[in-house]
Amino acid sequence: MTAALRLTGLTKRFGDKTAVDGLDLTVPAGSFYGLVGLNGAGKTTTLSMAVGLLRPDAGTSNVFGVDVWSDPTTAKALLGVLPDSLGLPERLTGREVLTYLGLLRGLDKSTVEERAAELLAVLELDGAEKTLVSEYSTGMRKKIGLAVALLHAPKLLVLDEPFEAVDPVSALTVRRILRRFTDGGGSVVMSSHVMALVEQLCDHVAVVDKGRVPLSGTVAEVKAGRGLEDVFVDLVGGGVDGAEGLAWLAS
Ligand SMILES: Nc1ncnc2c1ncn2[C@@H]1O[C@H](COP(=O)(O)OP(=O)(O)OP(=O)(O)O)[C@@H](O)[C@H]1O
Repeated sequence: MTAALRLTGLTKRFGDKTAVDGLDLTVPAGSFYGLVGLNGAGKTTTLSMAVGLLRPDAGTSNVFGVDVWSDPTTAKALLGVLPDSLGLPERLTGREVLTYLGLLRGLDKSTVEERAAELLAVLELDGAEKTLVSEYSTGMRKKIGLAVALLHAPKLLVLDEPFEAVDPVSALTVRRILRRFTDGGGSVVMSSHVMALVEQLCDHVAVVDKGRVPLSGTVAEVKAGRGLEDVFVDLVGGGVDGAEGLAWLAS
């Protein structure tokens, strides 16, 4: 079966630092895949290379069998991306952003208008109809970013920390949207630091550590009867005692 996303030998160096180190990952079509890892583990760098935003030093990224770096136009039509730091046209309102990007992606005007109105309503951004994106809160930016990613009805969503800074009510809405997307046959890859969320939402999970994937599989396989957080901390936590030092704090 064709994978929704197949990363092979992905490598990225920044000077002396190897951020991603020959990383392999296969995301089955129709799966909801979680990427977890410590700060600096290489998740954002991996996802950026996977979707064509950052050129790898080595390795390949295939979306439904299409090479992202040799055929970016075909690959990007299949992809919806919520990057880590989203550059948006700041002097436009949310609706204008969706209209602008929808037309750029080749959707016809009435489809863009219809989808934009629906996305803004579902994500509760329609109240901010006249608000410029430059005035959006961090959570609102995440939501408009998600709307941008969904607009052209992609087959694979790649989301970098989609729930970061999103309020609990909006988070529930986003979860419902993502579930509906996978129920309809879509595939999702998302990075997250929230283990409970990954356990609830995802059917597959990969642990990223020092630019590699030491453990991956279905959530049940990776957990092996334990909590995901325990498995994760045992694998990459290194037994750090956060209470050491800082004696001056109690004085
Ligand atoms: N543009 C860059 N220049 C230099 N180093 C970078 C750059 N981008 C990332 N790095 C380094 O690469 C490593 C991986 O970073 P990355 O952002 O991919 O990690 P992450 O797993 O997404 O972390 P977090 O969970 O904190 O978002 C880190 O050591 C980071 O400092």
